[in-house]
Amino acid sequence: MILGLTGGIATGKSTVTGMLRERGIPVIDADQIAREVVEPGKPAYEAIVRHFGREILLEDGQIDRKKLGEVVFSDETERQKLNAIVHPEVRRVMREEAEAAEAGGAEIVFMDIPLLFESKLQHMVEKIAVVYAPADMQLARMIERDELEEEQAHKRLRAQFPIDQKKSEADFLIDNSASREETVKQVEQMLAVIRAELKS
Ligand SMILES: CC(C)(COP(=O)(O)OP(=O)(O)OC[C@H]1O[C@@H](n2cnc3c(N)ncnc32)[C@H](O)[C@@H]1O)[C@@H](O)C(=O)NCCC(=O)NCCS
Ligand SMILES: Nc1ncnc2c1ncn2[C@@H]1O[C@H](COP(=O)(O)OP(=O)(O)OP(=O)(O)O)[C@@H](O)[C@H]1O
Repeated sequence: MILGLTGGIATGKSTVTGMLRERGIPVIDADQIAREVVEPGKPAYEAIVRHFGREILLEDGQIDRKKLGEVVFSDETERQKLNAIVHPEVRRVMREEAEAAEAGGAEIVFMDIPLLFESKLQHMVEKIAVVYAPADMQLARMIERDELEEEQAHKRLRAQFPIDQKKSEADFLIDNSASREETVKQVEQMLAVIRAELKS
């Protein structure tokens, strides 16, 4: 079974995928793939430099993610442009990795896709788990983890669908607003339900 794991920015998707991996469940990470496909020399890298210019590069030629983030989270058109360059590559690699995991005998595979609903990728997965936390907690966690100003964090939050909309379309809900222990319990319950469904 291929499941999508999504949620809002900084709600705790990576925290949950860490728990899944600790339990032997393979997780395909769209954010990670999105980093790999824009490495220097890759087609998406060339397209980004052509569109955004060399001013979004670091001295060593890598993309300056902070700078590119500033541009795309302040301008919807530019963000759509970046998405149009990066997302097709990400989808291609995610499909390849899911096939490889299934060929390797995995019965449960998770795809961590932050923009699953925004990019209408529901068709890529059989069930969807949504990790959520209140918006003020998302902002606080983002500001702390990414050393952002409050306004920058708000912009990133506004670039995504509201969490309530995502929650309403979930097969599994994981509330990550309390301790990690509380979240682990919910992850284990979800896995028990999935395993029972696979047996039936
Ligand atoms: C804009 C970039 C350079 C900022 O890099 P940075 O290292 O600061 O952030 P990171 O990649 O770790 O993303 C953090 C989170 O931001 C959110 N986010 C990222 N890109 C987008 C986007 N285009 N639209 C809305 N939210 C986004 C996601 O929740 C993601 O988990 C980078 O996010 C990027 O290349 N985005 C385009 C690709 C993309 O959509 N990735 C996310 C899912 S595939
Ligand atoms: N239950 C929790 N209690 C306290 N802090 C937490 C909890 N879960 C996650 N965090 C912290 O909140 C931050 C965001 O969590 P995480 O990186 O897992 O979110 P994410 O949804 O993967 O983020 P992004 O959308 O940016 O990829 C991290 O710094 C993490 O350590």
